[in-house]
Amino acid sequence: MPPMRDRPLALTMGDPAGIGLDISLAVWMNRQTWRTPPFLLIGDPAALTDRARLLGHDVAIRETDCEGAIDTFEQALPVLPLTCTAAVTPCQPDSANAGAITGAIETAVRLTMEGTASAIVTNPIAKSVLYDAGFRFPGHTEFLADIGERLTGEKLLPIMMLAGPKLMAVPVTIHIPLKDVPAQLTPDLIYRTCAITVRDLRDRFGLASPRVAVAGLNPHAGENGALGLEDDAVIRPVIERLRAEGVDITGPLPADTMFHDRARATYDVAICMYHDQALIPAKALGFDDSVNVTLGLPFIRTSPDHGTAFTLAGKGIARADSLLAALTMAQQLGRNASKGKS
Ligand SMILES: NC(=O)c1ccc[n+]([C@@H]2O[C@H](COP(=O)([O-])OP(=O)(O)OC[C@H]3O[C@@H](n4cnc5c(N)ncnc54)[C@H](O)[C@@H]3O)[C@@H](O)[C@H]2O)c1
Ligand SMILES: N[C@H](C(=O)O)[C@H](O)COP(=O)(O)O
Repeated sequence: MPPMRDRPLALTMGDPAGIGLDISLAVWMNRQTWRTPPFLLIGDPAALTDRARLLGHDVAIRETDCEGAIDTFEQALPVLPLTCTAAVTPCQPDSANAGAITGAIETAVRLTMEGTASAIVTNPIAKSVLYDAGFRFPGHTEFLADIGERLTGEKLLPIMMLAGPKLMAVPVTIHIPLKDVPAQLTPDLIYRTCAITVRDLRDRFGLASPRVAVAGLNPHAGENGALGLEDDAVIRPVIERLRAEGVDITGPLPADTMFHDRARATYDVAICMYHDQALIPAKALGFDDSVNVTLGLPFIRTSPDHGTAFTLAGKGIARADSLLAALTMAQQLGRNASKGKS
């Protein structure tokens, strides 16, 4: 197995009708000024070549495997080839390409688990396009955990964290309808989410004793039960248990007042009860530079925080900052992991 510094990041193509190909080209073309970590793109080389041509980019694209990616990266954009079933047209997603899209993700996990790639970075997928083809996972987060479980035999709880320079936020429940949130917020789920987050912030991000702030579910964290019972009955006992176990943790806090500048200075990570409670502040405070990172997996996975932005594909106006941040974070987490092992 090559040392971590000699392994490329495995970058999946995402939905090829979206901006994933545009921003992958951008981070490679600007590799010297942006200090882009070396990656191997797992995707359709014909679609990538077409997108480069459409955007007017003169880009060398070279098919290779993981072992050849690092040496290739300075001269050409390295691609581990797979073929899309249907023709790729920007802004016109096609469920017929679902197999290629998910196949790229499976390959990235395999390469990372076998130690030829250092970490996985995923370009955005459109969930509804995959659902139409029978994809049964809410998103990458749960799909990656399923692949990890199949490869390791271990039961995994994947945790979504949006991480930017101004805020790190974790939703306890992820892609479920809002009406289902209260029933899914069990003490066990909240406890395990907090515990895995603390463990990974310590072991992967190098925070010796992460300060955790937990949001309530209801307005004003329930207002002593007048505006909802979950805050005191479900969330507070978990916080007390974690505090008794030595975790630096506060809450349940009213969510409306925990994201302003002075409040954020008091904690390292916000644990939120549902998707938008975490992702609205995360994207409002750092849409261009936040990263979606999955905790609780036996490998490192990051992603830009944005989606497929279909209407921007092939137009040359999609920003690549968040993908660059995702690649840079994945490289850093890989280095931290290899230091931990030495
Ligand atoms: N990591 C992922 O795979 C991921 C993340 C979020 C959303 N999605 C999927 O993406 C699809 C579209 O979702 P959405 O419209 O809610 O979110 P989106 O992030 O694709 O777009 C939201 C808005 O931000 C703009 N935008 C997004 N990325 C941009 C970039 N790099 N540069 C400039 N502008 C950008 C878009 O044009 C749009 O106005 C959905 O199917 C969703 O499931 C996937
Ligand atoms: N919830 C994420 C977001 O809105 O940024 C996004 O849908 C990505 O989810 P996966 O990483 O699970 O695909």
